[in-house]
Amino acid sequence: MAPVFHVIVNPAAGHGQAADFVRAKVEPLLKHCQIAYKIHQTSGVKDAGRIGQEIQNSIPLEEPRLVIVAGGDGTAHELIEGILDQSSAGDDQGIGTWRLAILPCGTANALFHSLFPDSHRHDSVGELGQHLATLTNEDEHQLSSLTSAIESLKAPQTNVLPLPITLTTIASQKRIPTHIVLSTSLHASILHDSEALRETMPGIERFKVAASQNMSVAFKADAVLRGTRVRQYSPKTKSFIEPFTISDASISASSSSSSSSSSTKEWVVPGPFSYFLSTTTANRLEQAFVVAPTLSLLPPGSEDGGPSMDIIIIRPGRDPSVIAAQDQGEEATGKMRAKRLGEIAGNIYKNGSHVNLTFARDESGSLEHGGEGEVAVEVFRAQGFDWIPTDTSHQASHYVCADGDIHVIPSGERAIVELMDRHPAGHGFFVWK
Ligand SMILES: Nc1ncnc2c1ncn2[C@@H]1O[C@H](COP(=O)(O)OP(=O)(O)OP(=O)(O)O)[C@@H](O)[C@H]1O
Repeated sequence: MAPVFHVIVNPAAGHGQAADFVRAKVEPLLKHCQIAYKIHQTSGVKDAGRIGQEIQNSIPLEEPRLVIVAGGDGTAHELIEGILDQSSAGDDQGIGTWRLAILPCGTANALFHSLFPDSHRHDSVGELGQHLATLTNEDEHQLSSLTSAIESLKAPQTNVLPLPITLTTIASQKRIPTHIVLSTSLHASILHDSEALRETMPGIERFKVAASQNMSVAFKADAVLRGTRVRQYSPKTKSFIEPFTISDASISASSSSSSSSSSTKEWVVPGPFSYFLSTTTANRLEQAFVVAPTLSLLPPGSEDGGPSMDIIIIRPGRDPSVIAAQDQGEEATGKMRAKRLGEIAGNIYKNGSHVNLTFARDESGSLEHGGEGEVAVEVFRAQGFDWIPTDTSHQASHYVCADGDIHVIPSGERAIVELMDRHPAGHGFFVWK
């Protein structure tokens, strides 16, 4: 049977342009290439999940599900969540193979911009090539994932990348799936506080206000990284090597979490933290904010012992300038934490150069690129972690941001973060690149 593309359109994503884009750009392309499709329009929160379940039930498990997501990261998130919810509620035969073409019809479009950071003309031939030649560069760029999808119809295994799903468990509740970002500390607090500001500040300036409220905060928690081969990025070698900012004494061979096996090791990362963010696929959270450049520069491979996540950490207690400010009291220390984060964030916007920042060894304490001093930003590659708040009175240390949604860890509990198994083999989510 000829494949059918299911187009999920979120009319509320971004500036509300998804339906127009599909009508004007996607449908003509699919028609030109004589590809069958079905449009599904979302009607509100979590509706993409319901549509995913409907698609799931309409196709035999052994056939791939081909989906075009015309929305933002939230639409893809809800789709994935709906499919996994249904699968965990039923008899566990697996979820089948989901191949997603991503159209950047949302606001941040982190996944799309991570897959297609630059626009370039495709060298497609035939029907597809003829059609693309009539489009502007911008339209062609936005259709990049779909173009790959159409090309792969002739050679089904080409152009698809696995989309690893992170699963987070908080206090034995239902596991929360994410495909873009799982964070705590500054990133989670910005998302939390900006939501509270939405009514009074509908524009994106609320994110700036929320950031300035949280840049000086020290988030009180410990983290435990897990994996068969946890490694750390070194600006010196420009590669991942044995962790060097966490001491050997913190390695133990056992684990408290459900995903552990005898070969899984744990590495304790004592807090406090300014920044803590993990991601499996998105090297950037918006077009210019390249927070995890290692994902694209050093793509995870077989040496990582299976699927992995990159974890970006800033711990103010390691920063000589913050330590020096402690003599002047908490207010001065907070100001210095904020100043440093601002400097580091500026480098995130410079093509992700923050991962190469080091502390100068001299009195100045300034930040250098690839100097001899300690790294300012710690970047780990692991298979999971626990986030354990250590101060029950500090609410913000209990926030977890799961693809933009905020969850709060109850007092005395932790968040356990792991990667979903692709089981049975071949099942899972993939994106066309
Ligand atoms: N018909 C609808 N009316 C109102 N909201 C909707 C409708 N359909 C879906 N939604 C909601 O729209 C929200 C925003 O979608 P999405 O996250 O894809 O766009 P975005 O926030 O603009 O982009 P990004 O996540 O890339 O920044 C989703 O959380 C979803 O629950």
